[in-house]
Amino acid sequence: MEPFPRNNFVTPLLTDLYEITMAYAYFREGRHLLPATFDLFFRKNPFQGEYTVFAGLTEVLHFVQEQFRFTAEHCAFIRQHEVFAEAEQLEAFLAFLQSDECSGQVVQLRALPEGSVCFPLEPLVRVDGPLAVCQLLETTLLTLVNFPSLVATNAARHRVAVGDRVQLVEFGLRRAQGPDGGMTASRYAYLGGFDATSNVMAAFTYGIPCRGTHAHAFVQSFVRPAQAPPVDAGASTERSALALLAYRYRDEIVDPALRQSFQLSAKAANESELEAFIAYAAAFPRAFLALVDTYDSLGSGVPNFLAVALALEHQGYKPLGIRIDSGDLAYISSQARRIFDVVKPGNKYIIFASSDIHEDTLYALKEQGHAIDAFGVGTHLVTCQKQPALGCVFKLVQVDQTPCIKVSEDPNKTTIPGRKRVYRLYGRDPSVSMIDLMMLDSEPEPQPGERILCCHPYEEHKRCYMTPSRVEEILHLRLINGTVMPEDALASTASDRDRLQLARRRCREQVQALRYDYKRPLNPTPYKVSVSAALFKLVHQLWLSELTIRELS
Ligand SMILES: Nc1ncnc2c1ncn2[C@@H]1O[C@H](COP(=O)(O)OP(=O)(O)OP(=O)(O)O)[C@@H](O)[C@H]1O
Ligand SMILES: O=P(O)(O)OC[C@H]1O[C@H](OP(=O)(O)OP(=O)(O)O)[C@H](O)[C@@H]1O
Ligand SMILES: O=C(O)c1cccnc1
Ligand SMILES: [Mg+2]
Repeated sequence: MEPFPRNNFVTPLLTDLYEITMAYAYFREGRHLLPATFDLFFRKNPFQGEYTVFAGLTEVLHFVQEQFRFTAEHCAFIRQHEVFAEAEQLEAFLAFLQSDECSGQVVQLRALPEGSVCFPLEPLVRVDGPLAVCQLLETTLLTLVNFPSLVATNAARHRVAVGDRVQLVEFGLRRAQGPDGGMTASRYAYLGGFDATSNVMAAFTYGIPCRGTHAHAFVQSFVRPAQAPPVDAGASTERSALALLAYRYRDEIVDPALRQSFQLSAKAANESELEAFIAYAAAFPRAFLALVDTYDSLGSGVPNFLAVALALEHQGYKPLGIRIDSGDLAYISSQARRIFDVVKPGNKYIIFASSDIHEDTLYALKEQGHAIDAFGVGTHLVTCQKQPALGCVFKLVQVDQTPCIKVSEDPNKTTIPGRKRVYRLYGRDPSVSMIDLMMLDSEPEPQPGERILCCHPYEEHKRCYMTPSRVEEILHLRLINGTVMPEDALASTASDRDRLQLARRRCREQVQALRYDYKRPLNPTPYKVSVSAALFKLVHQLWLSELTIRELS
């Protein structure tokens, strides 16, 4: 299987200028090769939630291993920049940029498995390597993780809202932030729990199932209805037989009993819409799904659909169902289902709904009771309208063997220093995680059955003892000496598509296993992210030592 085609912009120049100027200044000071550690993490879960789905790792590993190579052309561009006009060591610096010393060969990368559920403050990726090289990775790694994780989280939240049985199809390409936003959104919406996409290029590229219905234009285009076929006309082709049957069924469906119970009127059923449905059914007799809201969903679209569906069934096909794209989706879907059940008991027609769907409407519809089997979700999913950015940052936590800290007025913005490992601790039920614990690299790892003190990173009074039934180290070594380490669960020959499938499965399993109170839409419980006693001591020691005491007079 071919690897995914990559976006050509993802090069070492896909960064902010300041990374390169800092790298030069490190170089000039002879500090560029100092051993350093950076953590990539976020401070607050998106969408007012209490969990996030980590995504983008496949692209991060690929970038660092394969694409992080400054070329002579890149360097010629850097050389021209006015900021370097008086840089006397520029040529030596550019030679460094193009050498093996500045490549994926010299960094180690640890990361959570892609598709994992993750929480604020804990490193999702930890990069160890020469100071200047790690620094140069900052912006690219952030752009490769932030949007994918945001979209995957958004998709997972939509999945939580509808449960497992309802189908979710991503419809967002036309509203996405450009072609790259559209492709990225389709890929990571699938990772986060969508079943399919309407984006054909994403389906082609990533192997995502591709689905679709039809648009209003198709119905509108039949504005001048063809003459209804004369009832006694011989059915010379399957197409005209279908039309004949559809007209006959249309007249039967709108019988007095049905008219009375659903207030259907033969006149309200738009004939050009019927023609459109016949045409679409003739083109796709095995995949007939009609958009019913062009004129009047219940008065026209549904009876016309049924007329064509019954005609198709008469010919031995199984029609799929309808799509509703406006109006009260709970009411219309429920009424449509009742009409289906009266007209064709035992039918398996599905009801698809779309139109500005988002997480909140999914909960509202669930509460009202609806009869929708599948949702098409576009704008809100792919643009993440509820929160358009995830705030992952990339912070220096250790340099030259010395842990370091960034202090902030806001304690939550103070970084957690040092080279760390991250453990997920499971409670009495070994499938339910209770707490994530960061510890210094040098500390012995927590053991199942042994009590360990878990401290809130900043607030001294918030601590607890935990005796885990199971301990899982969640930050795994994934890149060393330029070699990507395969995930335990995958063979080294696994393709990009296998990786996407595995991440999708992992996301589903982990989100499902998360306690519901962490996932509920309103005021969810915060998941505990803690530090060991030794790490707590280090945070506070550095915090105090780096802050000078103000003199007031
Ligand atoms: N029963 C419902 N409960 C809550 N929200 C609903 C319900 N039915 C539909 N919605 C949502 O209400 C909004 C209705 O949108 P709006 O009034 O703009 O137009 P519409 O019904 O789609 O019609 P049109 O697109 O023709 O203007 C959509 O976001 C839709 O998802
Ligand atoms: O509403 P979204 O979640 O973004 O889903 C995609 C929308 O795109 C299509 O509409 P179209 O582009 O024809 O525009 P419309 O909103 O006017 O129906 C489709 O019928 C959905 O309504
Ligand atoms: O297939 C559909 O119905 C579809 C695809 C994209 C956007 N809106 C609808
Ligand atoms: Mg719409």
